[in-house]
Amino acid sequence: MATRTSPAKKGTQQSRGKTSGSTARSSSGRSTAKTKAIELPAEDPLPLPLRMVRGAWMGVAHLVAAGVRKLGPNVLPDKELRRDGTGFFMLLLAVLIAAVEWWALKGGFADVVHAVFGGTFGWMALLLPMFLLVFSVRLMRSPEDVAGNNRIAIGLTLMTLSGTGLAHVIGGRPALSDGLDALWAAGGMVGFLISSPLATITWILPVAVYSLLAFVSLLIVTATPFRHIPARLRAVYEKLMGQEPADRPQRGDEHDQSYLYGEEPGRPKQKKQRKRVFARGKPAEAEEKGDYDDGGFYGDEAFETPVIDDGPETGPVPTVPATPKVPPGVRRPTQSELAAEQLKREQGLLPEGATEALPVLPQAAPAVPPVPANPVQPQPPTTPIPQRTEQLQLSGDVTYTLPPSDFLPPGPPSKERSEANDAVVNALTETLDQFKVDAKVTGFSRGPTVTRYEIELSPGTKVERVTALSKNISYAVASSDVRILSPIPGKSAIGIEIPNTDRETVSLGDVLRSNNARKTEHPMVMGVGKDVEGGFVVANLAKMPHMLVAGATGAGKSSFVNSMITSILMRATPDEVRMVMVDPKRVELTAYEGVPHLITPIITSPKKAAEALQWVVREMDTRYDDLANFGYKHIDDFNKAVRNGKVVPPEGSQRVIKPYPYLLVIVDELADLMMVAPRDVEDSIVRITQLARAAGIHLVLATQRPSVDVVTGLIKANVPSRMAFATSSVTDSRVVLDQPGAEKLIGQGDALFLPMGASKPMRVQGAWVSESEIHEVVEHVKSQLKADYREDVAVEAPKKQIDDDIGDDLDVLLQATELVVTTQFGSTSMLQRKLRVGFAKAGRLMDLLESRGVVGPSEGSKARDVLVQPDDLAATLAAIRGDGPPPADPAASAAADPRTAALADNANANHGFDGPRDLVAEDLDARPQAVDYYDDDGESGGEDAWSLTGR
Ligand SMILES: Nc1ncnc2c1ncn2[C@@H]1O[C@H](COP(=O)(O)OP(=O)(O)OP(=O)(O)O)[C@@H](O)[C@H]1O
Repeated sequence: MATRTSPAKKGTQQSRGKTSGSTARSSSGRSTAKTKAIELPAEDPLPLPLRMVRGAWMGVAHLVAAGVRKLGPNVLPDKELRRDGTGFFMLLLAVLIAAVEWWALKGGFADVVHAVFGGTFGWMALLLPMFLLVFSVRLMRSPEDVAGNNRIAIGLTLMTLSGTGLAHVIGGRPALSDGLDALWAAGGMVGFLISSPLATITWILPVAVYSLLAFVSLLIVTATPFRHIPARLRAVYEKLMGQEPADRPQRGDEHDQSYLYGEEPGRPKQKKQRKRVFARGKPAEAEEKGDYDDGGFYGDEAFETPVIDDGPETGPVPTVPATPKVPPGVRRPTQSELAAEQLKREQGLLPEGATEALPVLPQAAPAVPPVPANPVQPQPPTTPIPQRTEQLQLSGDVTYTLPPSDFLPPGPPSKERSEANDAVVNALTETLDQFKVDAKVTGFSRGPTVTRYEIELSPGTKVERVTALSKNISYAVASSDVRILSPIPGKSAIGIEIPNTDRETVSLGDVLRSNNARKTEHPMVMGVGKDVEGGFVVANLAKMPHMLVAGATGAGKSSFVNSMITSILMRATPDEVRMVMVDPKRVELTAYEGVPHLITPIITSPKKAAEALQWVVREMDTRYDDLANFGYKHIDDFNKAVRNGKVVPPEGSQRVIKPYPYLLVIVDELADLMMVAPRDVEDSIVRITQLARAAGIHLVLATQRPSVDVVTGLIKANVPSRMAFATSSVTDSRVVLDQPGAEKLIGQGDALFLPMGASKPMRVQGAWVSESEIHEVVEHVKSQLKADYREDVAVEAPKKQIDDDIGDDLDVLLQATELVVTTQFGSTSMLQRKLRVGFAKAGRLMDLLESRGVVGPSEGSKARDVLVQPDDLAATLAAIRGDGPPPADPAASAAADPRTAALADNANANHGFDGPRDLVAEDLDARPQAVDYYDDDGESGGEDAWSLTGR
């Protein structure tokens, strides 16, 4: 189930000159995705000298601001939103006032400064540098938080005014006749003006009014609503005393948790949202016990999909206001009108779903105002997620708090449009003109990695005229990674996906705080990323139910696996989800060592991993036994019954029945496992994937080598969900997705996501979580609970069994094997010479080698054939030592299982993707090819295709 909160829905269709026109024809829901009209940036009107001064000022400002941003947690606001110039100005002003008022600098200019600020604000001039400093740092570090900055500016201004009012009274209420010096020594001119009218009645009045105002201004600056004052004070007290915030409301206590959210006054929206998260159609009891209501969680559902999408809402979820399509003569509502409308809706003044009538413009006014250049999409909901506290059952009386959501900071706000988009629109329009194709670029929707440009054809123009231009389009936009979508699903338009030259990072925190992630408290929900329309994609791993993650090295698999594990750590307690991590590369998952969700230490040895998979099979069987004995079909039903006390052990049994946690098994490099024990690993995986869903066991298999010897037909058939990052060849893409496309991805988290049941992959930019964020989450989790490893997972290596006929000759036999295999020369006299043994012993060794399939039978005086290749030497030695299954007949086994040899070949040749690919075709299974492939000439293999330009 994946959530797509499409800010896309705020589609903005605009028209301008030749590119005007509307996508009115495209009427389906998805087709209303945001599309922007085209507006070229205006020329800078400033003369050159002024531009140079501005440039120099901004240069220094950026430098200083960059330093300020490095103080504390590193932040990187979007370039286009930065207010470094203003921030720097305020910083300089703060230093100047401080120099004069604090350090009593005297003389010419200093006197002027004192006259201006001391004269205006009196004593308050002493506090001004601090106010200015706070505000300038805020402008440099968080310029995108316009609302927050405005609030702080208002609060500080009010504080300054009330301060001068108070200072005027405390300073003896001087009159104008007392002279300017007397005013300066009190509240300055401002204090005199605002305080003296009240002070003429009684001094108490201004003191009361301005004290109250000062207090209110403090609340405004700190964003504290009145009713949260006690909680805030308590939190401050706890912090000062170094106490744990133990007496905070627990999960399920809905009465007042808003202090956790830094909620702003007059914003009921977030409260509504939280209520919904806590109490969405769910009895409090079920909530306490961890029964997750995600709309039919127990058992299977009709049309079930792992992707949590927008679907019908059952409660008010704060959404980015949708921009309705506007008829001619009616102007588009402004952002402030939309915000006001949203507020009214939240306050119940406007029914849910209704929109206010838009004001009609006088006829002379332009139909549609131009879109400002580079509008910035308001950041999607980033209100923190309520912190959940659990009483753990598996681990005794431990109270466990999930990591607070602010451990994962918000990413930069996403852009709806940038100069890069305008340039591409121009290039596309020119290309269409040059080739005399009667079609128009009507808009685009921008995602974090790629932008999809929409082209509408005039009646009578063939779709092929555009798709045939794929190479020319690539040339015009100077990008080899152009994909043509014809048509855009649900729209009569051709989509051209072109990578953004200014890509955006998708923060995992934003994905997990999106509305759709909040729709469910299911612990197996992970943040996947953002789609091409900028909608968040969230998926439920329990419904996948198993996933294959593949892509070339550096394409973003490990980052995806990190996002997945961090999502689980953020949302699930160790009672809810346990994990087995297999990391043959040894470096990818070490950050998670010791988290209490692990059932066994991170497994790095491929051989142990194969054993752990066998343990998973045993665990699955145990769970199935319980399901069968107690008469349940799914582990969720079983757990629910256990929690409700309906599962009673048979009489005489000492067993304490506890709910089973979900078990997530993550294998970070499947190829390494398949090299060691292809048949065992494949058998275990197939068995787990076929049956484990009902047992709450889910597999995620990642590999950078999606060739058929690793991702075998059997594995593929049983792992229905796929996440393909950039692959190095179309063949690999076919292995992962059963269709081309992944080879055209641009790497670094750009992926095609094909959840179970979907016919077409969804292009997403994977969520990103930094190492420091992971570290913080892991530390929080580990500080509460120690990992409690199960001892039966790491099975002891079976005792070595040295065959009787080898007896004491094991060492010399191993030497003989090595000699024969490395030289590929099966001669008894060579053994005699090299091993310094007699003829009889050399003959015996040769017989032993023959019996173990290392050499062929004797051929008289000729040397024997050597049947084992040097690549297989390690396995053969292990078999002789009794460490593994003996290769009874290597030739036969190689024939039976060509994967071993092919794997070794590939491994030796290259750990990347350039190895032989001829193994692939035969193994492509018969998944329906929903998406066709255009070849370079633009000829379609069928309708409805991604068209791919040559790389
Ligand atoms: N979702 C993402 N957002 C932004 N950058 C990303 C994302 N995913 C990956 N990257 C970038 O790509 C680099 C490589 O990613 P990653 O290590 O996940 O690749 P990989 O496929 O696991 O490679 P390997 O198989 O070699 O381990 C990262 O260091 C990061 O810079």
